[in-house]
Amino acid sequence: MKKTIAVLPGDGIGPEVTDAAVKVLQSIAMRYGHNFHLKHAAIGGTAIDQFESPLPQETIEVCEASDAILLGAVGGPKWDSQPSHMRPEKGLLTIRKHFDLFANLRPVKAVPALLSSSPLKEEVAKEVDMMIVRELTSGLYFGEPKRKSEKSAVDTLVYTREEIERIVNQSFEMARTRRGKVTSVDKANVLETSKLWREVVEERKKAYPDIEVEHMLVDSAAMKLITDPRSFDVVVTENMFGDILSDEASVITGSLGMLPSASIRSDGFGLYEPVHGSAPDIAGQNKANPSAAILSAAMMLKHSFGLHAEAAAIEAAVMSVLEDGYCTGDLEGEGKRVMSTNDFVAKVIEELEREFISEHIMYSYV
Ligand SMILES: NC(=O)C1=CN([C@@H]2O[C@H](COP(=O)(O)OP(=O)(O)OC[C@H]3O[C@@H](n4cnc5c(N)ncnc54)[C@H](O)[C@@H]3O)[C@@H](O)[C@H]2O)C=CC1
Ligand SMILES: CC(C)CC(=O)C(=O)O
Ligand SMILES: [Mg+2]
Repeated sequence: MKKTIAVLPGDGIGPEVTDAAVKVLQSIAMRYGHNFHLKHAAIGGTAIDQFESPLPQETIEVCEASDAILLGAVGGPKWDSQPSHMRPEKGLLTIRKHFDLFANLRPVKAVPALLSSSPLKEEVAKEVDMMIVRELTSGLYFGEPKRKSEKSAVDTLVYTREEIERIVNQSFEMARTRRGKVTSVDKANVLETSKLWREVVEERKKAYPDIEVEHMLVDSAAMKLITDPRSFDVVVTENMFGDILSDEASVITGSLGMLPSASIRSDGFGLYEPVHGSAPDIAGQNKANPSAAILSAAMMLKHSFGLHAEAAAIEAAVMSVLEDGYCTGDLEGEGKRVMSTNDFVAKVIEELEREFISEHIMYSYV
C-alpha cells in the first residue's frame, strides 16, 4: 500500500515520541511491503520560531496533500506569555478545525503488564476497557475569548444541534462495535449547552434501540472513573470535559504516556496524536514514554488505512515489551527495567521483527 503521512513533531517531547512512532512505521512498511512517504512539517512553538505562525500555510498544504497526519505535541514555557493567536496550542486547535476532525477517540484499556502501576486495585484495573469519544472542534476552546479589563475576562461556550448530533451518532455507532452502552457526560443541571446536548442524545437514541444510554453529570463522572471505571463502555462528551476526563482516565492504565488518540472525520482522514502534552519537564532527556505515540500510529493504520493486521502487530509488540518488564521512567516500579526512549523503541522494533518472522514461518507451514 502506498500512503503519504504528514509528520508534525511539534515541541518538547513531541519530536522524541514522533521519531519513535516513525521508526515503528518504517519497520512495518519494510516488513509488510508498504510504501509510507513521510513528509515532515512544523507546528506549535517550533513553527512560531521558524515561520512566525503556530500553523504555517506550508504545513496545511503538506497535510492537505497527505492521507493522514501524525502529530507529537505542542507548547512549552518559552511561548507561555505570547498573545493567544501566537501560542503553540492555537496551531493544534486550528489544524483540528481546518480538517473538521470533530471526533476524538481516546481508548482507555487496561495494560496487563502495568496493573501494578495503576492506582486502582488490580482486579478493578484489569477489566477497564472504555472509549472516550470527545467532541473536538467546538465548545469552549473555540469560543470568543476576551480580556475585558484588568479585572475581568470572558470565554464563550457555544454548541449547535448539528455539532452535537454528529458526535453523538459517532458514539452510538462505536457502541455497536463494542458492548452496546453509551454514557453521555454533561453538566445539564447548570449549562444551557449541556441541556441541548442531553436533548439531542435523547432524540438520537431512538434510532439506536439496541444501545443502552445513560446520562451522567461531569463531576459525578470524574468520581466514577476512579471508583467504578468498569461500568463505562463508550463515554461521549463535549470538548473540555473530554480533555479533562481522558487525562484522569489515563492513570488507570499506569501513565499518561500510554494513551493514544485518533481525531477523525467521516471520510477516514484523521490526525493521530498521543493524549499527553509536550512534557517540558522531561523534554530533550530521552526519557519520554513513546507508547502513546506508537499506539497512535497503530490507530492510524487501522482507522485511516484499514491495515488491521499491521496495527495489531504494533499493539502486540508494545504489550510484549512491557510484559518483559521493560519501560520508561514514568512506569518505574518493582521488577521493572527502566530504559531510555530510544532503547524502548529498539525493543519494540526487535519484537515486531520476531513476531513477523514467527508469523511468516507459521504461514509457510500451513
Ligand atoms: N496535544 C497537545 O499538544 C497538548 C499540549 N499540551 C501542552 O503541553 C505543555 C505541558 O503541559 P502539561 O500540563 O505539563 O501536560 P503534559 O501532558 O505535557 O505533562 C503532564 C505530566 O505528564 C508527564 N508526561 C506526559 N507525557 C509523558 C510521556 N510520554 N512520558 C512520560 N511522562 C509524560 C510529564 O512529564 C508531566 O509530568 C503545555 O504547554 C500544554 O499547553 C498539553 C496537553 C496536550
Ligand atoms: C490545546 C489543548 C486543547 C490540547 C489538549 O490538552 C488536548 O487536546 O488534550
Ligand atoms: Mg489534554
